[in-house]
Amino acid sequence: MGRRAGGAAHPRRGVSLSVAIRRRQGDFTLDVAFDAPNGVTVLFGRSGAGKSTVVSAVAGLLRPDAGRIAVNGRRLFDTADATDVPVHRRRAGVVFQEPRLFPHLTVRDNLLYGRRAGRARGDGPLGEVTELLGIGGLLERRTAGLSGGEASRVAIGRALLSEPDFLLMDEPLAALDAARRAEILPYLERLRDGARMPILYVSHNLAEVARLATHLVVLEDGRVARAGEPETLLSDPELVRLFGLREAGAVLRARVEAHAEDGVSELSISGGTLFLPRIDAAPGTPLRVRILAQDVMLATERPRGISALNVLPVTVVALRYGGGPGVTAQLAAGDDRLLARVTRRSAAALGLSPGTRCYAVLKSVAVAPADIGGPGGDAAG
Ligand SMILES: Nc1ncnc2c1ncn2[C@@H]1O[C@H](COP(=O)(O)OP(=O)(O)OP(=O)(O)O)[C@@H](O)[C@H]1O
Repeated sequence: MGRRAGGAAHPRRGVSLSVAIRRRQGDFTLDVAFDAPNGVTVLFGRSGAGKSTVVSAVAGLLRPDAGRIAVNGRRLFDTADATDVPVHRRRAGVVFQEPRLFPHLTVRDNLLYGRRAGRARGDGPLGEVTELLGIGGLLERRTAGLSGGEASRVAIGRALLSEPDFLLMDEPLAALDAARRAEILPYLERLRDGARMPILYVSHNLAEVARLATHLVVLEDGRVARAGEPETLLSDPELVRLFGLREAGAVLRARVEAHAEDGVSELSISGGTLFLPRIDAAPGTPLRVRILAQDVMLATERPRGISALNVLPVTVVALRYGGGPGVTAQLAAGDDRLLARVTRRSAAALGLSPGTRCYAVLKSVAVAPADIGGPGGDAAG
């Protein structure tokens, strides 16, 4: 495998999927350019923004009018010289919203089907993949009786066993309820942290973005509105209109410090300490924590006699006024950014403006367990 040997000489960071394509379909024009580095690049956008069109083009299922798609320098599509590698030679592992398993085959045979369709030899990868996804106990089961979460994990396993150069995941959790999604997210975090390949992951669920993304591309009307680090984009008040007022929230990097006997866990963040309901992770564990803008209150003086456990000194960085009664405040808490959603009336009463020093108040129980996950990126592992 000379191709692999050549690739191994490059640092892991150099691995990426690069997409620059244009396509018209009816009234809609897709015109996007972005890179998906090693890790999980979430393609986020409202319904109709063009997410599935991008994935289909990268998979080779539909043809752009113009542009270039390459993975690790290997061109899959290029109108400059009419390169158009057929679907089965693109070495893409594709996972759709519905698992699309063969109902008459066992889990093992479904997984091996992926392997036979790919290039892998030997049994090694099967053990690794079933271990990664926690499906070792399901191997002899027929797929018809699997739960939605189990079937999704088998579909991901099948894609991985084809030993792809990259993964395309088009809303793989969208058909699952919140409990099943919560069950599968830790496996996706393990996949993100263990897989040495670009993963392009379509989602319009911000909780998933906050948990999984190492890179974020926000699509709007067929164009890239913004691309960059999820922490930066999720805490950008200008993007709240695309994220939705109720869903908007920042992601903080935190570290578990201690667990108190009364069930409260103590986490350090760059701007102080967070107290959250007990988190099942040992002291020292790095985590990312999503804090919704609507759960953060602001006070110009340190409140006393208040039940909320979290009172963080912050500085207002920016205020974003929309057309309605609300304002989104971007706050600096140490090196981290927080968002707070308050009314115009409160912002005026408190005299908020960029540079105002104040206190962000957060109820401990406002942070849902699903909004706390592994760190991803350089802190992973
Ligand atoms: N074959 C087609 N002919 C004309 N228009 C199309 C065709 N396929 C898709 N479109 C349009 O292209 C746009 C982008 O569709 P796409 O499915 O990529 O969006 P999406 O972001 O994946 O949306 P969703 O989240 O709803 O799946 C939509 O306006 C859609 O109606």
